[in-house]
Amino acid sequence: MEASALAAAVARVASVCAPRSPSSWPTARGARAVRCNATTEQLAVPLCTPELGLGLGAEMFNSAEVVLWESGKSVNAIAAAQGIRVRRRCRPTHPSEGVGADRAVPRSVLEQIVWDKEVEVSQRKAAAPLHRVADSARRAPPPRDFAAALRAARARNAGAPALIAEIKKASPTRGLLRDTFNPVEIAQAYEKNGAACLSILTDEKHFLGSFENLETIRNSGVNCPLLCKDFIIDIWQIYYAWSKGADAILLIAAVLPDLDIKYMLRVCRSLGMTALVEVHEERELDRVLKIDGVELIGINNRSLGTFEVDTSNTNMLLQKRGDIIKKKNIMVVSESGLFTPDDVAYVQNAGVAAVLVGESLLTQEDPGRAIAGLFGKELLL
Ligand SMILES: O=C(O)c1ccccc1NCC(=O)[C@H](O)[C@H](O)COP(=O)(O)O
Repeated sequence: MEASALAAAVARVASVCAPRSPSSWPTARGARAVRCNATTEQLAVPLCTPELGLGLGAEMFNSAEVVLWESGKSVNAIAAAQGIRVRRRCRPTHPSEGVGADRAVPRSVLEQIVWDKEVEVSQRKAAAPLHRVADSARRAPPPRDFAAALRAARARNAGAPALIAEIKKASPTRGLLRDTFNPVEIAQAYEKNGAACLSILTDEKHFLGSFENLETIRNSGVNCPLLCKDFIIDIWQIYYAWSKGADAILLIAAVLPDLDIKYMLRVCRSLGMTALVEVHEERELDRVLKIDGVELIGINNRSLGTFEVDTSNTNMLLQKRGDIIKKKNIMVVSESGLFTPDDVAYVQNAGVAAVLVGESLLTQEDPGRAIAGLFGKELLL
């Protein structure tokens, strides 16, 4: 496709994607959910609202993607073609996709989480539209450099992986992790004991997290950069996380098609935020390695399909793709299921720059002190 044809195609997308008013549709359970047009809306934001000043436009799409978009395929069909098993419910449907029975029941916990997130985000957006969130975000302190904090911590600790210490009250697989839960106290204890960055769960329904926790920790004087750990499916969430003090966000390749990841990375960069792009499988890693501008890849040892945790997943993927990761100067974070100094040493030897750890710290009485237990030594500040 020639440049002029591409520009025309993008202009056509822009002209058809003016924000639409949400309407209600009945769900299988008889509840009311809000129907949204996530894809058209996501594309509409940068193309149709230049007042946000993002400068995003035609150049971010390659011609193949525009052709795909224009071919009329549903986003679920595009996602499925990329190996993504999670379907979006609120996305525009294509007549060939079928409706009803098979789309009414989530096929996995992750799909349920994403469907719940679609409803949550559309409700939050109705209460606080993007331009308002962007305005308040501009008044928030600028994001801090998440990746630089990881690099500095690793250098301080003779190459031991930097720690991203997680704050979550509960998880779908483990249920309630602590009886007493004071997020600011935990954040301060993590920082005092050498964590480079913190990961704050903001999903309420499945992790008992909140944006209030994120904001309170940011305002508490904790200096570690903060990852907003949520299920991002919409650009609005990135702005919202920014407005609540996040320095970084998580993008999950098992949920987001390539075009969304590219677009969201671009938005992150324009806001000065960092994206941790999470993969679990080789196919997801290969997709992400083809995307320019990825600085941080998280290898999740937990399958979000089966919830099985296996730390050798980090090793296996790095054995296969370590060379290209090194060539691209990407830092790798090993996520989930790390409990002992041997676990940390194992993923360190596999080549990771950082580890993301929740459960093994949070289930101990003093999560701060638990850091030395996890690494087999005190981390230097
Ligand atoms: O942890 C879960 O049960 C879970 C369920 C569904 C989606 C994501 C889930 N966890 C997210 C994570 O990957 C972890 O919070 C993170 O990597 C820390 O893992 P851990 O040290 O094992 O708590």
